[in-house]
Amino acid sequence: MTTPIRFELIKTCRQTGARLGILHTPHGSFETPMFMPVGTLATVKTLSPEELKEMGAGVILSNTYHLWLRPGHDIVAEAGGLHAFMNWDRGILTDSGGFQVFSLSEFRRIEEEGVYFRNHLNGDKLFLSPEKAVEIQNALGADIIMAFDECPPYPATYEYMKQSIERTSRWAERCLKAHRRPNEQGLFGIVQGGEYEELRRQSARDLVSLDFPGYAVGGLSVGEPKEVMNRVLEFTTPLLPADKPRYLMGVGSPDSLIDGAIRGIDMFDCVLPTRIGRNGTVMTSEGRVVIKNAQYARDFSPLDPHCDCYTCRNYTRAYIRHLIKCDETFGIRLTSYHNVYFLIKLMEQVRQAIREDRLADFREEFFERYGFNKP
Ligand SMILES: Nc1ccc2nc(N)nc(O)c2c1
Repeated sequence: MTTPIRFELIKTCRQTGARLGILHTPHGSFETPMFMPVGTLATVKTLSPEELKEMGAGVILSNTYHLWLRPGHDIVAEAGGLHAFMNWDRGILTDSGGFQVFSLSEFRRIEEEGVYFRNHLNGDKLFLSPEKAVEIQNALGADIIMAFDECPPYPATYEYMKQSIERTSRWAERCLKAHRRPNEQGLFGIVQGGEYEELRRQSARDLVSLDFPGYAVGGLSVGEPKEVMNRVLEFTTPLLPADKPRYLMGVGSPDSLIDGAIRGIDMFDCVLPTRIGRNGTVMTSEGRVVIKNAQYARDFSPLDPHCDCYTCRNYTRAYIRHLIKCDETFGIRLTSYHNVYFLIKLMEQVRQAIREDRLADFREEFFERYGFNKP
């Protein structure tokens, strides 16, 4: 089988062990560590493909559950798949829907065969199984698709977590069997196990034995403290093959991206930049700015004095504050553009620091300036 996804390890940072790599996909090759903007409903909210390209976005996300409901994976397939449908010719990754079922639908029943739940839009009864999740993703046509897993709530008891990861491993095997397009779409396994090292080891052992082309660390960024996430990564990423991509799902904020890269993660995704952008919060090199605050009413400087993005080169805090206060759509386009650009550029700086074997120094500098070290 010619795997459509290949990870090329370029070098490892001598200061931290972080990896500089290239992710080869059927829609291009992209440097890692990388941040992947989230476009749940086949659009990275308010941004055009051209804007995402000019920022340097390589792989973007879409979502099985949401596209299954609207417009329907059959319509996307008829359009020629997600790349044609949304006019994006670089990489696409679809999440499997497992997480959305657990985060969007309070009525759900998990059985061996799959999950019974309700459509979060109209209350209809729905059923999603490993086979169905893979069938939808085969129809959507993303370059990377995800196994159907259970993302247990945080915290969860050891007993609950043990039976959950064992079922997730059985589901992963069913996904491999159901995958109809293994030569065009790389199916990644998702390691679960919460904060329990023993269970993370068992989950990783099960999935690595199934030889996926890539692996995700799931079950994090679900409300646990950052030190718990970092500890789990410390004992989980070394269990994953060094020659395969490692993807930390749902992460995240600037500090978590840097700390995840230091612990061997290659791929990240998070709705944060566009989600907080929509309520007028922006990430800048000096920390977060809530643009609605009155202090910015007469501030004619850019959102971030150290940023060279379209927003920061052309508009002021006073103007953007005005647009956001007046609910002008252009306002959230400008904040979303800047926030996505900020995280993509942050990963460029992380890759450069790895090249120079100084990612720990970069972390220190960035945390100091952003204000993460403030007591
Ligand atoms: N924090 C997250 C975000 C997305 C996820 N998606 C899946 N399929 N599984 C998880 O554990 C996730 C965790």
